[in-house]
Amino acid sequence: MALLLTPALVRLNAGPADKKAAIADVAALLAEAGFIDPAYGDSMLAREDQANTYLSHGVAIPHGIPKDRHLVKKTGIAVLQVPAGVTWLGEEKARFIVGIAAQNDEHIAVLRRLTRLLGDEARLERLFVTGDVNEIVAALADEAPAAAAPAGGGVDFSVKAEIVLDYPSGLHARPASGWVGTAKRFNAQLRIRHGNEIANAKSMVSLLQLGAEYGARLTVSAEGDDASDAIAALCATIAELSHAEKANAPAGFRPAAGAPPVAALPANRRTGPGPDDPVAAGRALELALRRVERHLARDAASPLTDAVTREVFARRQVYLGHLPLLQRASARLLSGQHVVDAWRDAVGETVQDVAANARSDLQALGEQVLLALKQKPVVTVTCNPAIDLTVTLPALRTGEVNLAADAGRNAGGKGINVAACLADYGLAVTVTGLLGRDNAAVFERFFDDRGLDNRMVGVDGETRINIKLVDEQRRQTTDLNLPSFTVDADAQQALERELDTLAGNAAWVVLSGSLPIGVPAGFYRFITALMHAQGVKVALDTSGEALRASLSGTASAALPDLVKPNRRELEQWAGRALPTLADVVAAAQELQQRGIAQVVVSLGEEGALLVEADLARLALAPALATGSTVGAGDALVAGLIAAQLEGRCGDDALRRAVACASAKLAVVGPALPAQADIDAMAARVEIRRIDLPSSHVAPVHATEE
Ligand SMILES: Nc1ncnc2c1ncn2[C@@H]1O[C@H](COP(=O)(O)OP(=O)(O)O)[C@@H](O)[C@H]1O
Ligand SMILES: O=P(O)(O)OC[C@H]1O[C@](O)(COP(=O)(O)O)[C@@H](O)[C@@H]1O
Repeated sequence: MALLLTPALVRLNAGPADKKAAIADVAALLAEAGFIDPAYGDSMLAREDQANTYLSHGVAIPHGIPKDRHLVKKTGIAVLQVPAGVTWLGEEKARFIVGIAAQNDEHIAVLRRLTRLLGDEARLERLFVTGDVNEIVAALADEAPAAAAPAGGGVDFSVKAEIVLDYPSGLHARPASGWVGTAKRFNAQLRIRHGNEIANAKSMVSLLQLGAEYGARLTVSAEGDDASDAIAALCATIAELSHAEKANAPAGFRPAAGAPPVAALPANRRTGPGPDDPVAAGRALELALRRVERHLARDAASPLTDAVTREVFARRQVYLGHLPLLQRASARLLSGQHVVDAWRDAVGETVQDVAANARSDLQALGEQVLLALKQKPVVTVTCNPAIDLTVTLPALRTGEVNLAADAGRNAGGKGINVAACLADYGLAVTVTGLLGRDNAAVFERFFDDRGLDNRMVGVDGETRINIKLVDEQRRQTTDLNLPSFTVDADAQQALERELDTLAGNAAWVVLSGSLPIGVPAGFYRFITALMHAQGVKVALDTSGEALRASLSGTASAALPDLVKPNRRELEQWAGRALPTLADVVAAAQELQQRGIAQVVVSLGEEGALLVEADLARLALAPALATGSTVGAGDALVAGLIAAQLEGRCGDDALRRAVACASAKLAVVGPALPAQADIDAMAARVEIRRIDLPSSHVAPVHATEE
């Protein structure tokens, strides 16, 4: 990468009258050097009005709004050194103002450098007053970027077979549904690759997206315990269906002599990223269908859902596999139509074909999928995922042989649990973070099943296994969390780039869990600043050193908007025991006053505390006898984000979040129960208000606002 900062872009000893003048000065430096159109200066001012760009320790990073990136002519930064400081936010003064003009993701390196400098106060202090421009240039000189690591895994799985498609009409809905039927009988993940395009063999939409015509060369590959059987069965189905396809071929069809023709893409088919990239659009549709399918199935299965509603849900579900509908949607995607329009039009056309009394079901389903397609996703970040191995014991006895009553494993890790709960709640979710390549299949299958958009970055080695020992007698869970994989700088930087891209269209970013070996404790702090630079809100749920490093400083763009420690984590942060509720409130208030809008402390069976600027609220959940509470904290975080996105606030938001966490205890693994169960739990959650700073507790009504 070319050096972003040159001596000409540094102005020493500046004394702007106020923050606006400082931003104008730094924008002028960038404009004079030909990095930006002067209009980008207005964008920088507008950005500052939306959210402050003060990082901490006297450093601010004004930059423009992403939609104005076209006003950036080339990437660069400029520095205004203001030894006396200029008031930036409340009492905070900025002494080192770094204006950023970035066309792509080059600003990440600058931000990384800056967040490191923030940990080196002595050096920063020198930069605030130095008379040597080169000292500043050297301090911000960027590191060489790493080559982009591919997200997810490789292209084909290890067990594979090659086929040439000999269906006269290509891979259309009828045979594709046969392929899906066979593929779904196996646990293994099955991929079909056509050139550079990859389809999930268990998904009809995905298969139709391949646009595989007569003569297409396809690679079928599988991964999992039954991979070889799955490949054999799928190839047999493909061959069997060939007879029927040939028998039904249009009159006059004659396969070309010699090599069969290779499938051609429709002329208007584009393959770059963007909403009308048909492959990405097909994937988005498939994920939306998955989430709606699971949502309807869970709601239909809940004993709390009344019989009439259950019947309605069952009728709607039928249309999720309605071939003409899926075929129409796929054809429209292949012709380059935007996914939302393609789905809406496909539903509109299909409605004409179905019986009059079934139309409202199809339309309602169509609307539900449309809503799922239009949502901005919540992005969850799991740097240290885990396969949770839950072992249930009648009573745990250390130093003795214990016979397990039951055992089960599932894809886990804090952010992944949050993602699964959010998807169950009906929200669009993208999962990112780091995943060991050697045992990624269990996670990839899980993401597919739950309709989660998988943008995990692969790292060498295996994702850890965490053992959860559930003692039935004491109703206690003992966690044995194993060491993580080791992360190198390339993987970390690939994740940073992935997040920077995802931030452009994220509803919230949720940073969850511990950090693996190799990732520095300040990583979340850096990512938070990176997300805030794009105006996205950040929730944080971590522990120990990562929590401490994330919460240092005050009124900073590097502080999260919401933080969710449990009592033990809050004690670690505060450096003291917090035995009483008043102690917990005081520590949470300290955090809130640093500039975190919402501090939520989870208190296990005692419920949860929410501290905001003027008020604290305590939610008391009904005490529930439960074996394992693994994932309850993650369900609480999911509930907090879901409540925000539904526009709930105050008592109502906290009640909803705690209802999600408590209702979660009834289901095993990363999942939420049906809406009806969460609603029923919400009605049982009691909220008490606690005036701040004194601790006056006043009960309020227990129904939803
Ligand atoms: N035994 C329980 N009964 C009812 N609700 C519970 C119980 N345990 C946990 N919860 C709910 O789950 C939330 C998170 O649980 P907690 O154990 O505090 O989080 P973490 O898993 O992060 O340690 C609590 O705030 C509470 O709402
Ligand atoms: O990221 P950490 O702190 O190492 O914890 C990982 C563990 O936390 C869990 O996400 C459960 O978290 P909670 O019980 O706090 O909700 C497990 O799935 C996982 O094994």
